[in-house]
Amino acid sequence: MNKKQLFEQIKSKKSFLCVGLDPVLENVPKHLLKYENPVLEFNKQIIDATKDLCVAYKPNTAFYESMGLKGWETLIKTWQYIPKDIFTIADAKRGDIGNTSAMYADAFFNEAKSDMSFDSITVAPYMGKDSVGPFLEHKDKWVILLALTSNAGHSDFQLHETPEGKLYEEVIRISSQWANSDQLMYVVGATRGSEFENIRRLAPDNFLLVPGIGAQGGSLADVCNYGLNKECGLLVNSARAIIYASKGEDFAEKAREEALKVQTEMEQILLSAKLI
Ligand SMILES: O=c1ccn([C@@H]2O[C@H](COP(=O)(O)O)[C@@H](O)[C@H]2O)c(=O)[nH]1
Repeated sequence: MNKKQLFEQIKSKKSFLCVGLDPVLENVPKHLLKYENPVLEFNKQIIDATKDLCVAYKPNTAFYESMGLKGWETLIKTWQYIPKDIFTIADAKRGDIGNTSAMYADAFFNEAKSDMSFDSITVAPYMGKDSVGPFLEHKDKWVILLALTSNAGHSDFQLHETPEGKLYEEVIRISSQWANSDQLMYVVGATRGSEFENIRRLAPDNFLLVPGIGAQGGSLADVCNYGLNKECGLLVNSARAIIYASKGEDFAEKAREEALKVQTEMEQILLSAKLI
């Protein structure tokens, strides 16, 4: 999906919500345990309940890798179940020496080899251009580079002052020479609301993947204050606050209610910004 198509989806759904599909077997409602694959059934029901309210799904691969072979199969079947007009993000945070990155890229982009072809993957930037390049060689796919993350440890490295500015600023400045905003997004935590003005100065046209509203307490209003651009430019993720809104038989209904609350707030924001 290209940038224009993504913006069209945002306008038509009046939403820039990304639902995080981070399932944990222990949290799956008990009545689903009768299914051969309870986690897959959980994901399917969450997708059915939210697909008209969101423009993206982001399975974090850790939640699937932790289940071994079954988990990998669940990830593939979850990707296959997501409607094709919805943007997909493999939150895998990969990146290695070039020939290894090429294998990671195949794992998430090359359906003929791996049975999955996500629209995008999250990548750690710290091994540099030759580690990110193999992902960018897939011209119809997106790389989402970690810039300023939502966790407390973001300050350990990302805020370090370099002669050129903070380290995360350098990540954005240097990587924007590797690809343009048609192929490169950045991860910026919703908990970093005050930094969005600065980030938009460095990356005016790039989409930002913004985790951290909901369970982590980030503010959607703060993010949008400076984060919006002329094509919206934001995919705001929420996982636990939506998928675990209830752990009972009504989990899908409650997930929809939570997603609808976020979508309704997003619609108001898009209207105020005259983007819809
Ligand atoms: O800076 C980051 C980068 C990635 N994440 C991931 O996003 C989701 C957030 O889930 P919630 O349940 O809504 O907190 C999860 O997959 C994280 O690994 C992030 O939170 N912050």
